[in-house]
Amino acid sequence: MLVLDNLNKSYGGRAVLSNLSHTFQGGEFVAIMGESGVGKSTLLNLVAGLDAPDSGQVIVDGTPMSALDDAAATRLRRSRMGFIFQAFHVLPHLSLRQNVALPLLLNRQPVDRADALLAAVGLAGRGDDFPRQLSGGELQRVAIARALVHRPALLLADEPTGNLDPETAATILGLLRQETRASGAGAIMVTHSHAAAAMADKVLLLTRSGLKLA
Ligand SMILES: Nc1ncnc2c1ncn2[C@@H]1O[C@H](COP(=O)(O)OP(=O)(O)OP(=O)(O)O)[C@@H](O)[C@H]1O
Repeated sequence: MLVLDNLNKSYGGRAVLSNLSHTFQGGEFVAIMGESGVGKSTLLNLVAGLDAPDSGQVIVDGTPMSALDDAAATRLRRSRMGFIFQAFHVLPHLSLRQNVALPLLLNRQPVDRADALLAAVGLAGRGDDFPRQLSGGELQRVAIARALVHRPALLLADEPTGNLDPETAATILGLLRQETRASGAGAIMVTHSHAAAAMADKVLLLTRSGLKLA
């Protein structure tokens, strides 16, 4: 379970998120929509720990992230979360297989699931390729395979299908649903796509006054 408790975040004196509170149940696949600039990515960044709130708490399974030191927070994110963020590029000097296996290595798990995940995102047999040999949409699919490979309890996705054609997007969204259901994982997906949002258990709209059911 993930609790956002009275989060506030400003940039340069301009409030982006104000007194934002919400509880996400474990295993829930939630889409967050809202107009451009309203703070959807900011919200995801706070949950991911890429940015810190000015005040308020992000509480993961009862533990306030601010109560953890950097090493403990990193361990928790690494083991419990999967990330599909546009800014999270795959690492150029690692093969696709090594990129996808990274969360397994970091969590000291067997790396043999990496090839299965590459196959699941339509990149079977490409494990020895390097990121420079891939298109933007293929790179996005590597990022998706990497986000799912260690069966995270919570998947955080920022426009996960933004670079994909509608058919591939539908396949990838199906995979996200299937993987999260199979492992009982929750997901928070920021998207402008109504087709993507339609796959979610619940669609929330972020506005200046907070998160509410769409
Ligand atoms: N690191 C930052 N420094 C300064 N301003 C920022 C930073 N990150 C976000 N902002 C500002 O915060 C506001 C919210 O940005 P955010 O990216 O969260 O919006 P969004 O709802 O995800 O938008 P979009 O749908 O266009 O991606 C924007 O006005 C943006 O300029």
